This record gives sequence, structure tokens and C-alpha cells, in this order.
Amino acid sequence: MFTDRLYNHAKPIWDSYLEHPFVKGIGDGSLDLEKFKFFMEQDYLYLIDYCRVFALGSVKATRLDTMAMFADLLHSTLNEEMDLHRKYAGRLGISKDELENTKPSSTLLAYTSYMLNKAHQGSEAEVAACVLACTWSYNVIGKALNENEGASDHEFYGDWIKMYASDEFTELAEAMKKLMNELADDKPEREKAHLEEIFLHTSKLEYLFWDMAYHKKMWLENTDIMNS
Ligand SMILES: Cc1ncc(C[n+]2csc(CCO)c2C)c(N)n1
Repeated sequence: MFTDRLYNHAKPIWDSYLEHPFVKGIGDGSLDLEKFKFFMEQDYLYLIDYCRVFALGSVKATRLDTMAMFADLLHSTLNEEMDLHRKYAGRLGISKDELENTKPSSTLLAYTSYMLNKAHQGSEAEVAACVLACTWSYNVIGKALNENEGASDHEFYGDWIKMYASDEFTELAEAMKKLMNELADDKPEREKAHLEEIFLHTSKLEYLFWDMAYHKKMWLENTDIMNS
């Protein structure tokens, strides 16, 4: 299957997510709250643009069921995933306005600009490739962290783990893999290689996103002029 090929190519990067101190810190509950707050703020902006990518998926869909799937994903991201962020923001004392007015970091801009560019230029297959690593890798991470004894009962990080390890979320990741396989199957090798490149780039950007949050890096670390 095409998604096996994608996974095999990206495996070293995906394995490194679980070794990253940000991800490990969610899993063992030791992550500094300020780092998580930085992550949540940037991630909220990320999700706003991510919704636009889903909307482009609906625009470009050639079949009604694919159009509906992208529309459902847009709806559930706006209402479920972003609600997790709004709830965490409430617990961290950040208002909805503050969340929406967060200044974007360089990594966030790189990631969202890349996805939007590929989604605008490409077909529905490129849109599916843009969104696949993000959903699938969060499910892999959520399930791996959920295996840590007591992790999902952690009073602060437990809800995050529960959401991404849930059966509903696993079904969503599986549905996106299925869609990617359907859309890629009859494509020539040149196009498959392009889809694979998008998957690899977004997988690397996922790692950069964890790392950005861990270091609370806006543009350059420890450079006030660039960070203002
Ligand atoms: C940097 C970053 N990467 C992936 C996700 C996870 N995610 C984003 S949209 C979506 C689809 C369903 O809402 C999922 C799973 C995230 N939040 N932030």
C-alpha cells in the first residue's frame, strides 16, 4: 500500500518524535507548563490554517464522498480539536482573543505556508498528502504515550493523550490513510514521488514544531530583536 511506502520512508523521523523531550514530557507529566502554553498558542494558529487546507480539499474533491470527508474534517477540527485548545487555554489563563492574536513563530509560518502552497497548487491527492502526517502521527504518538502507566489519568496532560489515543481519532487517522491510498493508487510514479516528498516534508515540519515548542522559539533562540 502507498501509505506503507510513506511510513517506511519517514520512519526514522517518526521514531524521533517519541524521543523528543517535549513528547516524552507530555507522556510522563514532567513537561514545563510554559512550554505547553507556547505550544498550544502556536498550535491554535496552526489549526486555523489547517482548516483552510481542509476547505481546499473540499474545493478540489472529484467525488462527493471525498468532498464530504474534507468538510467533516474541517467541522471537527474547528469544533472538537480546537475546543481542546480553548479548554486548555482556559486552564492556563489565556483568553480566546489572546489565543487568536498570538504572533506566529517562524516554524509555524514555514509549516502552514508550505501546506497551503501545496494544497493550492495541487489536486485532492496533494491535499490528502499535506494533512496525512499530522493526523496519523498524532494518533501514533497518542497511542504510544497512552501505554505509559497512568499517563492518560494525568491531571493536566491526560486529556491531550486521551483525545489523540481515542478510538474516534484512530478511526479518523485510518480513514485518512484509506483516502490517501485510494487517491494515490492509479497515479504515475512521478506523482507518487511528489506525494511522498510532501509527506516527508510535513513529517520533518512536525518534528520542528515539537522542537520549536520545547525551546519556545519564535524566530531565533536567544535573540530578542528577532523575537519581538
Ligand atoms: C503541529 C500539529 N500537527 C498535528 C496536529 C494534529 N491535528 C491537527 S488537525 C487534525 C485533524 C483533525 O482535527 C489533527 C489530528 C496538531 N494539532 N498540530
